[in-house]
Amino acid sequence: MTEAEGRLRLTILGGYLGAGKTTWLRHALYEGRFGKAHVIVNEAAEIPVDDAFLRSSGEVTVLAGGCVCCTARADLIAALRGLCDARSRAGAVRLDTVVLETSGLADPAPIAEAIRADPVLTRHILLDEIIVLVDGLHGAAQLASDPLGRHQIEAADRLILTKPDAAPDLNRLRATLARLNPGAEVTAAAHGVDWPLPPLPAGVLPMDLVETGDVAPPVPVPVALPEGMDWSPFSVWLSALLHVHGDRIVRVKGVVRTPAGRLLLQGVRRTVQSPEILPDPGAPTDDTLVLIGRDIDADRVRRSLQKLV
Ligand SMILES: Nc1nc2c(ncn2[C@@H]2O[C@H](COP(=O)(O)OP(=O)(O)OP(=O)(O)O)[C@@H](O)[C@H]2O)c(=O)[nH]1
Repeated sequence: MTEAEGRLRLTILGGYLGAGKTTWLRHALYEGRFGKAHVIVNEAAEIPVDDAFLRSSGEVTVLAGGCVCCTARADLIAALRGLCDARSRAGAVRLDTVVLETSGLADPAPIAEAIRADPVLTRHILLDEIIVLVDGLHGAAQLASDPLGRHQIEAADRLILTKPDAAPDLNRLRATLARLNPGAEVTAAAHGVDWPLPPLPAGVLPMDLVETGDVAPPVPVPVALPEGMDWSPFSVWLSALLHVHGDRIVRVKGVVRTPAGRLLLQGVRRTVQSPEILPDPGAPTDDTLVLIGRDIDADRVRRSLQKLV
Protein backbone atom coordinates (compact mmCIF):
# COMPACT_ATOMS: atom_id res chain seq x y z
CA MET A 1 0.00 0.00 0.00
CA THR A 2 1.44 3.41 -0.91
CA GLU A 3 1.59 6.16 1.69
CA ALA A 4 -1.20 8.03 -0.11
CA GLU A 5 -3.46 4.96 -0.17
CA GLY A 6 -3.22 4.54 3.60
CA ARG A 7 -4.30 8.09 4.35
CA LEU A 8 -7.86 9.28 4.82
CA ARG A 9 -8.96 11.23 1.78
CA LEU A 10 -10.43 14.69 2.25
CA THR A 11 -12.52 16.66 -0.22
CA ILE A 12 -13.24 20.31 0.50
CA LEU A 13 -16.56 21.43 -0.95
CA GLY A 14 -16.78 25.21 -1.09
CA GLY A 15 -18.80 27.89 -2.81
CA TYR A 16 -20.65 31.08 -1.99
CA LEU A 17 -23.74 31.30 0.21
CA GLY A 18 -26.58 29.35 -1.37
CA ALA A 19 -24.48 28.12 -4.31
CA GLY A 20 -26.01 24.65 -3.95
CA LYS A 21 -23.38 22.81 -1.88
CA THR A 22 -25.78 20.80 0.28
CA THR A 23 -28.00 19.96 -2.69
CA TRP A 24 -25.04 18.71 -4.73
CA LEU A 25 -23.52 16.81 -1.82
CA ARG A 26 -26.78 15.05 -0.97
CA HIS A 27 -26.92 13.73 -4.48
CA ALA A 28 -23.23 12.76 -4.58
CA LEU A 29 -23.57 10.86 -1.28
CA TYR A 30 -26.72 9.15 -2.49
CA GLU A 31 -24.83 8.00 -5.59
CA GLY A 32 -21.93 6.78 -3.43
CA ARG A 33 -19.40 9.04 -5.17
CA PHE A 34 -17.33 9.37 -2.00
CA GLY A 35 -17.52 5.75 -0.84
CA LYS A 36 -18.00 5.41 2.89
CA ALA A 37 -17.93 9.07 3.82
CA HIS A 38 -18.05 11.21 6.92
CA VAL A 39 -19.36 14.72 6.31
CA ILE A 40 -18.24 17.75 8.27
CA VAL A 41 -20.65 20.58 7.68
CA ASN A 42 -19.71 24.07 8.67
CA GLU A 43 -22.27 26.83 8.99
CA ALA A 44 -21.46 30.40 9.85
CA ALA A 45 -24.73 30.81 11.76
CA GLU A 46 -25.28 29.21 15.18
CA ILE A 47 -28.36 27.56 13.73
CA PRO A 48 -27.37 24.63 11.54
CA VAL A 49 -29.85 23.45 8.92
CA ASP A 50 -27.88 21.53 6.30
CA ASP A 51 -27.15 18.53 8.52
CA ALA A 52 -30.84 17.60 8.63
CA PHE A 53 -30.55 16.53 4.98
CA LEU A 54 -27.09 15.04 5.12
CA ARG A 55 -27.64 12.79 8.14
CA SER A 56 -29.75 10.37 6.11
CA SER A 57 -26.64 9.56 4.02
CA GLY A 58 -24.16 8.86 6.81
CA GLU A 59 -22.20 10.24 9.72
CA VAL A 60 -22.18 14.02 10.07
CA THR A 61 -20.24 16.39 12.30
CA VAL A 62 -21.62 19.91 12.55
CA LEU A 63 -19.37 22.88 13.18
CA ALA A 64 -21.73 25.83 13.54
CA GLY A 65 -21.35 29.40 14.69
CA GLY A 66 -18.06 30.26 12.99
CA CYS A 67 -16.23 29.84 9.75
CA VAL A 68 -13.63 27.05 9.50
CA CYS A 69 -11.31 29.23 7.43
CA CYS A 70 -10.87 31.66 10.33
CA THR A 71 -12.70 31.69 13.71
CA ALA A 72 -13.53 27.96 13.80
CA ARG A 73 -10.27 26.71 12.29
CA ALA A 74 -9.12 25.06 15.53
CA ASP A 75 -12.46 23.22 15.79
CA LEU A 76 -11.95 21.82 12.31
CA ILE A 77 -8.44 20.61 13.07
CA ALA A 78 -9.72 18.96 16.27
CA ALA A 79 -12.61 17.29 14.41
CA LEU A 80 -10.27 15.94 11.71
CA ARG A 81 -7.76 14.68 14.27
CA GLY A 82 -10.64 12.94 16.08
CA LEU A 83 -11.68 11.18 12.88
CA CYS A 84 -8.10 10.07 12.17
CA ASP A 85 -7.83 8.70 15.73
CA ALA A 86 -11.11 6.83 15.47
CA ARG A 87 -10.11 5.34 12.13
CA SER A 88 -6.79 4.05 13.39
CA ARG A 89 -8.33 2.25 16.41
CA ALA A 90 -8.56 -1.52 16.24
CA GLY A 91 -11.94 -2.67 14.92
CA ALA A 92 -12.84 0.79 13.61
CA VAL A 93 -15.56 0.98 10.96
CA ARG A 94 -14.37 1.54 7.40
CA LEU A 95 -14.06 5.19 6.36
CA ASP A 96 -12.87 6.19 2.87
CA THR A 97 -13.40 9.92 2.68
CA VAL A 98 -14.15 13.01 4.70
CA VAL A 99 -16.12 15.64 2.85
CA LEU A 100 -15.94 19.11 4.37
CA GLU A 101 -18.84 21.30 3.28
CA THR A 102 -17.59 24.75 4.15
CA SER A 103 -19.80 27.65 5.07
CA GLY A 104 -20.62 29.92 2.16
CA LEU A 105 -18.44 32.56 3.82
CA ALA A 106 -15.28 30.44 3.78
CA ASP A 107 -12.24 30.73 1.58
CA PRO A 108 -10.97 27.17 0.94
CA ALA A 109 -7.31 28.23 0.52
CA PRO A 110 -6.52 28.95 4.22
CA ILE A 111 -8.38 25.76 5.19
CA ALA A 112 -6.15 23.68 2.91
CA GLU A 113 -3.10 25.52 4.23
CA ALA A 114 -4.04 24.86 7.87
CA ILE A 115 -4.53 21.14 7.19
CA ARG A 116 -1.23 20.83 5.36
CA ALA A 117 0.55 22.70 8.18
CA ASP A 118 -0.77 20.43 10.93
CA PRO A 119 1.88 17.84 11.85
CA VAL A 120 -0.69 15.14 12.70
CA LEU A 121 -3.10 15.69 9.82
CA THR A 122 -0.40 15.83 7.22
CA ARG A 123 0.53 12.22 8.08
CA HIS A 124 -3.03 10.91 8.19
CA ILE A 125 -4.99 12.95 5.65
CA LEU A 126 -4.62 13.27 1.90
CA LEU A 127 -6.26 16.45 0.60
CA ASP A 128 -7.79 14.97 -2.51
CA GLU A 129 -9.57 17.85 -4.15
CA ILE A 130 -11.06 21.30 -3.62
CA ILE A 131 -14.39 21.45 -5.42
CA VAL A 132 -16.04 24.86 -5.60
CA LEU A 133 -19.64 25.29 -6.69
CA VAL A 134 -20.56 28.46 -8.53
CA ASP A 135 -24.16 29.62 -8.58
CA GLY A 136 -25.21 29.77 -12.24
CA LEU A 137 -28.08 32.11 -11.38
CA HIS A 138 -26.48 34.50 -8.89
CA GLY A 139 -22.75 33.89 -9.46
CA ALA A 140 -22.22 37.01 -11.59
CA ALA A 141 -23.85 39.27 -8.98
CA GLN A 142 -21.85 37.59 -6.22
CA LEU A 143 -18.59 38.05 -8.09
CA ALA A 144 -19.36 41.69 -8.76
CA SER A 145 -20.16 42.48 -5.13
CA ASP A 146 -17.85 40.37 -2.99
CA PRO A 147 -14.17 39.47 -3.53
CA LEU A 148 -14.75 36.26 -1.54
CA GLY A 149 -16.49 34.61 -4.50
CA ARG A 150 -13.40 35.22 -6.58
CA HIS A 151 -11.05 33.82 -3.92
CA GLN A 152 -13.17 30.69 -3.68
CA ILE A 153 -12.99 30.18 -7.45
CA GLU A 154 -9.23 30.77 -7.52
CA ALA A 155 -8.71 28.11 -4.81
CA ALA A 156 -10.56 25.34 -6.69
CA ASP A 157 -9.18 22.26 -8.42
CA ARG A 158 -12.61 21.72 -9.95
CA LEU A 159 -15.52 24.12 -10.52
CA ILE A 160 -19.13 23.05 -10.82
CA LEU A 161 -21.74 25.47 -12.11
CA THR A 162 -25.06 24.92 -10.37
CA LYS A 163 -28.63 25.88 -11.32
CA PRO A 164 -28.06 25.55 -15.10
CA ASP A 165 -31.77 24.61 -15.28
CA ALA A 166 -32.67 28.10 -14.03
CA ALA A 167 -29.92 30.19 -15.61
CA PRO A 168 -30.67 31.34 -19.15
CA ASP A 169 -27.06 31.91 -20.22
CA LEU A 170 -23.95 30.62 -18.51
CA ASN A 171 -21.43 31.60 -21.16
CA ARG A 172 -20.22 34.88 -19.65
CA LEU A 173 -19.84 33.24 -16.25
CA ARG A 174 -17.99 30.32 -17.84
CA ALA A 175 -15.61 32.71 -19.60
CA THR A 176 -15.06 34.49 -16.26
CA LEU A 177 -14.27 31.22 -14.48
CA ALA A 178 -11.80 30.29 -17.23
CA ARG A 179 -10.05 33.62 -16.73
CA LEU A 180 -9.98 33.44 -12.92
CA ASN A 181 -8.85 29.82 -12.73
CA PRO A 182 -7.66 28.53 -16.12
CA GLY A 183 -6.39 25.27 -14.60
CA ALA A 184 -9.68 24.12 -13.12
CA GLU A 185 -12.03 21.78 -14.93
CA VAL A 186 -15.52 23.34 -15.27
CA THR A 187 -18.65 21.18 -15.35
CA ALA A 188 -22.30 21.82 -14.45
CA ALA A 189 -24.93 20.07 -12.34
CA ALA A 190 -28.65 20.66 -11.81
CA HIS A 191 -29.75 19.63 -8.31
CA GLY A 192 -26.63 17.45 -8.21
CA VAL A 193 -27.22 15.73 -11.54
CA ASP A 194 -24.51 16.26 -14.16
CA TRP A 195 -25.62 18.70 -16.86
CA PRO A 196 -23.74 18.60 -20.17
CA LEU A 197 -22.19 21.89 -21.21
CA PRO A 198 -21.69 22.60 -24.93
CA PRO A 199 -18.28 24.00 -25.97
CA LEU A 200 -17.93 27.65 -24.99
CA PRO A 201 -18.50 29.71 -28.15
CA ALA A 202 -15.49 31.70 -29.33
CA GLY A 203 -15.39 35.39 -28.50
CA VAL A 204 -17.41 35.33 -25.26
CA LEU A 205 -15.85 37.94 -23.01
CA PRO A 206 -15.38 37.43 -19.28
CA MET A 207 -16.89 39.83 -16.77
CA ASP A 208 -14.88 42.93 -16.08
CA LEU A 209 -14.12 42.43 -12.40
CA VAL A 210 -12.90 45.57 -10.72
CA GLU A 211 -10.88 45.27 -7.52
CA THR A 212 -13.34 46.23 -4.81
CA GLY A 213 -10.79 46.08 -1.98
CA ASP A 214 -11.94 44.93 1.44
CA VAL A 215 -15.69 44.45 1.68
CA ALA A 216 -17.37 43.69 5.01
CA PRO A 217 -18.51 40.05 4.95
CA PRO A 218 -22.23 39.30 5.14
CA VAL A 219 -23.33 38.64 8.74
CA PRO A 220 -25.96 36.15 9.98
CA VAL A 221 -28.90 37.76 11.80
CA PRO A 222 -31.22 35.30 13.59
CA VAL A 223 -34.88 36.30 13.89
CA ALA A 224 -37.10 34.30 16.27
CA LEU A 225 -40.45 33.47 14.71
CA PRO A 226 -43.59 33.85 16.85
CA GLU A 227 -45.16 30.58 17.99
CA GLY A 228 -48.21 29.49 15.99
CA MET A 229 -47.41 32.08 13.35
CA ASP A 230 -49.87 32.54 10.52
CA TRP A 231 -48.16 31.50 7.28
CA SER A 232 -49.85 33.94 4.84
CA PRO A 233 -48.90 37.26 6.50
CA PHE A 234 -45.46 35.80 7.15
CA SER A 235 -44.94 35.12 3.41
CA VAL A 236 -46.02 38.66 2.59
CA TRP A 237 -43.64 40.02 5.25
CA LEU A 238 -40.74 37.98 3.88
CA SER A 239 -41.30 39.10 0.28
CA ALA A 240 -41.51 42.73 1.39
CA LEU A 241 -38.35 42.35 3.50
CA LEU A 242 -36.36 40.91 0.59
CA HIS A 243 -37.69 43.56 -1.73
CA VAL A 244 -36.81 46.43 0.61
CA HIS A 245 -33.30 45.13 1.36
CA GLY A 246 -32.51 44.35 -2.28
CA ASP A 247 -29.10 42.75 -2.62
CA ARG A 248 -28.17 43.42 1.01
CA ILE A 249 -29.78 40.12 2.08
CA VAL A 250 -27.88 37.38 0.26
CA ARG A 251 -29.25 34.29 1.99
CA VAL A 252 -32.32 33.31 4.05
CA LYS A 253 -32.62 30.02 5.90
CA GLY A 254 -34.86 28.77 8.65
CA VAL A 255 -36.97 25.96 9.99
CA VAL A 256 -40.60 26.67 10.84
CA ARG A 257 -42.76 24.26 12.81
CA THR A 258 -46.26 24.09 11.34
CA PRO A 259 -49.21 21.69 11.75
CA ALA A 260 -48.06 20.14 8.43
CA GLY A 261 -44.60 19.37 9.86
CA ARG A 262 -41.20 21.05 10.05
CA LEU A 263 -40.69 23.22 7.01
CA LEU A 264 -37.34 24.33 5.68
CA LEU A 265 -37.59 27.79 4.25
CA GLN A 266 -34.75 29.11 2.16
CA GLY A 267 -33.84 31.68 -0.40
CA VAL A 268 -30.83 33.04 -2.23
CA ARG A 269 -31.01 36.78 -2.82
CA ARG A 270 -34.59 37.39 -3.90
CA THR A 271 -35.23 33.84 -5.11
CA VAL A 272 -37.24 32.05 -2.42
CA GLN A 273 -37.82 28.34 -2.80
CA SER A 274 -41.07 26.54 -1.93
CA PRO A 275 -40.73 25.16 1.60
CA GLU A 276 -39.50 21.59 1.96
CA ILE A 277 -40.63 19.16 4.68
CA LEU A 278 -37.79 18.20 7.01
CA PRO A 279 -37.49 14.97 8.92
CA ASP A 280 -38.34 15.02 12.61
CA PRO A 281 -37.29 15.21 15.44
CA GLY A 282 -37.27 18.94 15.77
CA ALA A 283 -34.32 20.96 17.00
CA PRO A 284 -34.20 23.68 19.67
CA THR A 285 -33.28 26.09 16.91
CA ASP A 286 -36.57 25.53 15.03
CA ASP A 287 -38.79 28.57 14.52
CA THR A 288 -35.85 30.81 13.75
CA LEU A 289 -35.13 32.52 10.48
CA VAL A 290 -31.52 33.43 9.72
CA LEU A 291 -30.96 36.34 7.39
CA ILE A 292 -27.40 36.64 6.08
CA GLY A 293 -26.44 39.97 4.66
CA ARG A 294 -25.00 43.42 5.19
CA ASP A 295 -26.44 46.47 6.96
CA ILE A 296 -29.45 44.63 8.30
CA ASP A 297 -31.07 46.50 11.19
CA ALA A 298 -31.93 43.42 13.27
CA ASP A 299 -34.20 45.22 15.76
CA ARG A 300 -36.14 46.90 13.03
CA VAL A 301 -36.62 43.61 11.20
CA ARG A 302 -37.84 41.90 14.40
CA ARG A 303 -40.24 44.76 15.19
CA SER A 304 -41.72 44.70 11.71
CA LEU A 305 -42.31 40.95 11.99
CA GLN A 306 -44.02 41.31 15.39
CA LYS A 307 -46.31 43.97 13.96
CA LEU A 308 -47.38 41.99 10.90
CA VAL A 309 -47.61 38.38 12.01
N1 LIG B 1 -32.92 25.53 -9.81
C1 LIG B 1 -31.95 25.04 -9.05
N2 LIG B 1 -31.92 25.33 -7.73
C2 LIG B 1 -30.93 24.79 -6.99
C3 LIG B 1 -29.92 23.96 -7.56
N3 LIG B 1 -29.06 23.62 -6.58
C4 LIG B 1 -29.51 24.20 -5.45
N4 LIG B 1 -30.64 24.91 -5.69
C5 LIG B 1 -31.43 25.68 -4.71
O1 LIG B 1 -30.58 26.71 -4.19
C6 LIG B 1 -30.86 26.95 -2.82
C7 LIG B 1 -29.59 26.78 -2.02
O2 LIG B 1 -29.15 25.44 -2.10
P1 LIG B 1 -28.23 24.77 -0.99
O3 LIG B 1 -27.84 23.44 -1.49
O4 LIG B 1 -28.85 24.86 0.34
O5 LIG B 1 -26.99 25.76 -1.04
P2 LIG B 1 -25.72 25.82 -0.06
O6 LIG B 1 -24.58 26.22 -0.91
O7 LIG B 1 -25.58 24.53 0.69
O8 LIG B 1 -26.15 26.98 0.93
P3 LIG B 1 -25.35 27.55 2.22
O9 LIG B 1 -24.92 26.34 3.01
O10 LIG B 1 -26.35 28.38 2.93
O11 LIG B 1 -24.21 28.36 1.70
C8 LIG B 1 -31.94 25.92 -2.44
O12 LIG B 1 -33.18 26.58 -2.49
C9 LIG B 1 -31.81 24.86 -3.51
O13 LIG B 1 -33.00 24.16 -3.75
C10 LIG B 1 -29.97 23.68 -8.98
O14 LIG B 1 -29.12 23.01 -9.57
N5 LIG B 1 -31.01 24.25 -9.67
